[in-house]
Amino acid sequence: MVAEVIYGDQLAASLREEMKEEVTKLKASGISPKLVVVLIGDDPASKSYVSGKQKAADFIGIDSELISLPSTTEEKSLLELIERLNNDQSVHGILVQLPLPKQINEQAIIEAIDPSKDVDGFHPISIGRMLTQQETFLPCTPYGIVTMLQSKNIDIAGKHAVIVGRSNIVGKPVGQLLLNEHATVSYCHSRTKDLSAITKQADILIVAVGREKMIDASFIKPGAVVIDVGVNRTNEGTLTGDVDFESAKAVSSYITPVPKGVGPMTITMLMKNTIQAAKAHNKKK
Ligand SMILES: NC(=O)C1=CN([C@@H]2O[C@H](COP(=O)(O)OP(=O)(O)OC[C@H]3O[C@@H](n4cnc5c(N)ncnc54)[C@H](OP(=O)(O)O)[C@@H]3O)[C@@H](O)[C@H]2O)C=CC1
Ligand SMILES: Nc1nc(=O)c2c([nH]1)NC[C@@H]1CN(c3ccc(C(=O)N[C@@H](CCC(=O)O)C(=O)O)cc3)C=[N+]21
Repeated sequence: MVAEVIYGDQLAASLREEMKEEVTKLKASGISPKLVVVLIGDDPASKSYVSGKQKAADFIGIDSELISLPSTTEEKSLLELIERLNNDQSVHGILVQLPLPKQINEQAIIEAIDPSKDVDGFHPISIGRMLTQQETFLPCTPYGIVTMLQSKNIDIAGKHAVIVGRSNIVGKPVGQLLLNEHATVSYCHSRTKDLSAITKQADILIVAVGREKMIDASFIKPGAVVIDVGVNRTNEGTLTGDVDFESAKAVSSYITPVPKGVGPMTITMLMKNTIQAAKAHNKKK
């Protein structure tokens, strides 16, 4: 079997067209969605994602403001900034780019963001609401992955989804979203014994580790759907996933590439959440 490639960039482009129309209408009715991105330090990878977010926002017509602060920023001044943004009625979404420098407690920052502006879906309230299937902001990468599966009419209910990686921003929440869609879910991580024995049981295999080409065909059940979340910069300066694409493509039924796979969908779902935040803000008034 040779897999069909799920191009996240193409799906992202069509969703962004729809959002552009929606934002045009919202603006005509007096609602102007606005996202503020806070970037601390000058990590090149973070800068590149942030510029991807700005580009998407510009295309859709979402106002986006980038606040860049030095890597020496203290936790207290970041908390003060968040407080100001929480109180600013013109701001609908707040995103603080992770990871943060060592002197700043990441969890304290995430919890300081008003849950009604938490377009990343990282606040414990957002996570709890997702777990209990209440309306909330879904974390962008998991939301993008489920949207990609649905775009190909891939059945999730009753399927065995195996997640490799258990981070708070990708692994854990993607498993919960798939559980909400009635998958049977297994999590693997660095302490998992005999990883390939478990990944070979997957109907849907999600890989979010951050290790170049760690998953090849020998980890994959023939016909499985393979979603590669990893973004690794090679020595040659190119991007590559956690999955050995050519090897995996030969045995799977669907596969996502890197680049042009999950990454563009993450950014797109961030835009969707920002529009949702702007609409909810206006209902409250
Ligand atoms: N495309 C996109 O939109 C996004 C891409 N990413 C990319 O996804 C990747 C993962 O990111 P993130 O979740 O933040 O990463 P983290 O580093 O936070 O988590 C990595 C996870 O992989 C597990 N792990 C590490 N080594 C192994 C191993 N040998 N076998 C099995 N599991 C292992 C870790 O286990 P343990 O918990 O035991 O330490 C951990 O749970 C990165 O490449 C990142 O750049 C991230 C966010 C969005
Ligand atoms: N608060 C916060 N929210 C995040 O959503 C968040 C974060 N912090 N920290 C880092 C991770 C990583 N992440 C990516 C987003 C887009 C691409 C993406 O668009 N990648 C392109 C390539 C981009 C390039 O060329 O550099 C692609 O895969 O095709 C990748 C990774 C969001 N993250």
